[in-house]
Amino acid sequence: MSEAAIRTQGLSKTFGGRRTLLGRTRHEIRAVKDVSLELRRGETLAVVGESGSGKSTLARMLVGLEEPTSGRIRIGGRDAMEMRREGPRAFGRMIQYVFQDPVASLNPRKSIGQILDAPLQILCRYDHSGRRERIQELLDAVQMPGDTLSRYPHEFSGGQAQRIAIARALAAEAEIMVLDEPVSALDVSVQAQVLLLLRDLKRRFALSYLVISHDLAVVEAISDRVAVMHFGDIVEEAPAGRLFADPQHDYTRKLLASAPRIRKE
Ligand SMILES: Nc1ncnc2c1ncn2[C@@H]1O[C@H](COP(=O)(O)OP(=O)(O)OP(=O)(O)O)[C@@H](O)[C@H]1O
Repeated sequence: MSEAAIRTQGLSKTFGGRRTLLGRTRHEIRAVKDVSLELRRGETLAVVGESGSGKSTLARMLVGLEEPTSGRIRIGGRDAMEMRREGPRAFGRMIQYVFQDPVASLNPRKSIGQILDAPLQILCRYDHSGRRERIQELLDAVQMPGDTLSRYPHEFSGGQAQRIAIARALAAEAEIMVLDEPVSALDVSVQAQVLLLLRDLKRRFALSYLVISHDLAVVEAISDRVAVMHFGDIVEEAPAGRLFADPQHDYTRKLLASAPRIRKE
C-alpha cells in the first residue's frame, strides 16, 4: 500500500475552557495545535519534546483514547473515526498502542497466557490449539521463555513486562505501533535491550513505529525521522541524522544541548 501509515491534518486538542456545573470557567489548555504529520510505511518517527509539550495527547488521539477537538487522522489511508465506528477489531488490526508503564498496562489478575489470548480471540483466526501455538510464537518473538504464559504480571521485571506488552501488541497483527515512552520506566541497560528488540521486530514484521519520547538518546538510537514538539506545535521535523547534526529551530538546539547522547549502531 503506498498510503502513509498515519497522516494527520490540522489535528488539535484543547482541554478545559468550558463552564463547570458551578459556573466557573476552566482554564483552557491547547495541548495539541494544528498538527499535520505523516508516519511513512516502514519508518520510525519519533515525536520528541519536554514534559507537557503535548506528545502523549497526540499519541492518545492517534489510537482513539482521546477525541480530537478538530482535525483529521487517516490510518493506512482510511479515516480513523470511520474505522473506530466499525468496532475495535478493525481498528486494532490497523494500529496498536504500547504504554509507558508496562506493569500497569497488564491486568494483574490475568495470566500472561490470558493476556495474550485476548487479542487472538478478537482476530477470530485461530482455534484453541492454534492460539496456544501463536502465544508461544509471540513469546519467542520477544525473547521470553515458554513458561511465561502461566505466570502473572507482578512476577516480571519492568523490562520483561514491556516485552510482554509488545507481544500483546504484536498479537493483533497490526502493522502500525504507537509507543509512548516505551523504555523510560526501565533501567538504562534494559532500555538498550528493549530498543534492540523493537528494531528487530520492526524488520521482521515490516512494522511502522511512532515513538513518543522526551529522551533524545533513545530517539537517536531508533528513529529514522524526528518531529520536535513544543507547547503543542511541531516546530521542526527532519531525518534523525540531520536533526542531530544540524538542528534548525532554537528550541531543538536547546533540547540537544541539554541531553546526553548514545550512538546509533
Ligand atoms: N485529560 C486532561 N485534562 C486536562 N489537561 C490535560 C489532560 N491531558 C493532558 N493535559 C494537559 O495537556 C498538556 C499536554 O500534556 P501531555 O501529557 O500530552 O504532554 P507530554 O508532552 O506527553 O508530557 P508528559 O511526558 O509529561 O506526559 C499539559 O499541559 C497537560 O497538563
